[in-house]
Amino acid sequence: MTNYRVLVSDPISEKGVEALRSAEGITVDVNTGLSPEELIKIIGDYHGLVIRSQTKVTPEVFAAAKNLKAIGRAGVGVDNIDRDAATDHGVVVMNTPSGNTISTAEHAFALMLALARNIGPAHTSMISGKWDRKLYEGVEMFGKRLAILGMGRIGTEFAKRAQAFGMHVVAYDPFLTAARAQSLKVELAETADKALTGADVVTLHIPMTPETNHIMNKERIALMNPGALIINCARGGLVDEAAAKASIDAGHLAGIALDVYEVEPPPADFPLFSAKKTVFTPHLGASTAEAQENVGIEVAIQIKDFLQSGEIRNAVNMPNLDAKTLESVGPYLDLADSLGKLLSKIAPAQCDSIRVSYLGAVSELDTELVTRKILTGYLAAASNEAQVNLINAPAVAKNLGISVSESTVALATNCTELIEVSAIKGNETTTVAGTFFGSSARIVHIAGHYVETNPSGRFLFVENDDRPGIVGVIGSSLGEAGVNIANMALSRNKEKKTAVTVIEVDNEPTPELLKTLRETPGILKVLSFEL
Ligand SMILES: NC(=O)c1ccc[n+]([C@@H]2O[C@H](COP(=O)([O-])OP(=O)(O)OC[C@H]3O[C@@H](n4cnc5c(N)ncnc54)[C@H](O)[C@@H]3O)[C@@H](O)[C@H]2O)c1
Ligand SMILES: O=C(O)[C@H](O)COP(=O)(O)O
Repeated sequence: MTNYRVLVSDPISEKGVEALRSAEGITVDVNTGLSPEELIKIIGDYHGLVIRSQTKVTPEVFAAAKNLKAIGRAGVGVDNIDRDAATDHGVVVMNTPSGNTISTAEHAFALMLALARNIGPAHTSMISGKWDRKLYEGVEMFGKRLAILGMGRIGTEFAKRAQAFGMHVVAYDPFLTAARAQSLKVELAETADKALTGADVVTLHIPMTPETNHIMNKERIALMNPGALIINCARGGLVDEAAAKASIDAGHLAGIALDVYEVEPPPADFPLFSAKKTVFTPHLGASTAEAQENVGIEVAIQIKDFLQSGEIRNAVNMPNLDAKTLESVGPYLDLADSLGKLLSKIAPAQCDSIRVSYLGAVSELDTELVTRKILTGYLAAASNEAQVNLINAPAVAKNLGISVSESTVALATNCTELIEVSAIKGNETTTVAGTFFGSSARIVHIAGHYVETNPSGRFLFVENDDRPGIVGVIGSSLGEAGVNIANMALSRNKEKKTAVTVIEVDNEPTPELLKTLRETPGILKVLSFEL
């Protein structure tokens, strides 16, 4: 069994590390607090990387990560990983989306209550010997209008808790349907602006993307009621910190509670440190024993399963390929790989586009995965990419200027299902197709000829004039060269007056044999390849 090396570069639970350590064929190094330079220096030795939010996986890290296959994020946010670079390098990125939901919702809720009731400053004041009841008068949350931006896992849990406190919840999320809002008993806002207008509190539960950067800007803060509170337990850049400080100073916003910051840790002179009403925690949303055990074990199992069996769960840069899907699509992936490779051998180089058609039963599968595998097979031979795989195949095709299209048809003629793949260059189209006879995968169509052959093995493909005697010459040439024929399929194209012979051979034809065949009168094309 291959020995895979996994680097754990941020602190995860001991149980998570143990789950990796006890996995067969996996060696684990825990090395936290590495500088970017130190990470770049050692990452080339590893096949797997397990991180939380501290490790930044930049394009420079990927460039040095020659053996890296998978990154596991023990947590939700993947904004510390350059996802495009991961995809280009064929590295799957998986997170553990639900293990820290409750802890983070509870932390955000704790921030809201602490801010509303001045828990932090009252505590500091008391332990300095004061008893100041007037200064720390707070506000009730009961009956207040709460805007939730982002009604995913954490936003939804926050909403349930807020409802228990008698708050009026208004939610904005581009994917929140009216039916779901109704079942959650929240008011659905059509835009973030509408959710914020007249809100007393806003809590943010959205990912950090170029679109959500500074979603809480000066204008949106101004839409909230005077005396409003902002809670951010999602990502730092979501709130324009300078605008929030200015609004507090101007007496519009009452206060802000933050667990996350545009720069982490924030500098000592962080402007909001001097604002009147604040609560700060150092990115503690997911820092509970329960959440860390959940995400630590989950990420370890995901990385182990991927390295050991190719299972992909919770991937953020490709479709999932869990054990059940793997079982159902596995045989199709093998056939797809062979079709892709075959096409690369017989089609002209540098095609403009690849067209894949799924007919019959196969059209009901997750065809995106099958198409990715066809591309993997095709590109591995047709491009100079060192490592084309399921993760980066569409990106490699795009970089090469190859457009890929996919179509599905519920019924196939003459068979129960068919995968047909064409490479198109200018006005020349080369097609191959495969199917299943029972559980046996077969290639049934090669470049205009019906043939029936195995999808894997070593092959000689011979195209010749359709006239008597040629097959005999081919057979005796192979015999004389000591090449044993395992299987042979013949097909003629009456229109073109040509025939093809696909011969599965036991051993590799020598260059001399190929030369003899190519020089045989009537033989038009000879290809030797392995699928
Ligand atoms: N502070 C912490 O320690 C901590 C812990 C866990 C998660 N988080 C962060 O919390 C955030 C939410 O996590 P989650 O598990 O709920 O994720 P999620 O994917 O379940 O939910 C995110 C929701 O945001 C919505 N969304 C995206 N763009 C939006 C926009 N412009 N406006 C409104 N909604 C938008 C999405 O549709 C989705 O429903 C993530 O950024 C995550 O990194 C922080
Ligand atoms: O996105 C997340 O899951 C949280 O921000 C948690 O980050 P952490 O793993 O660094 O605590």
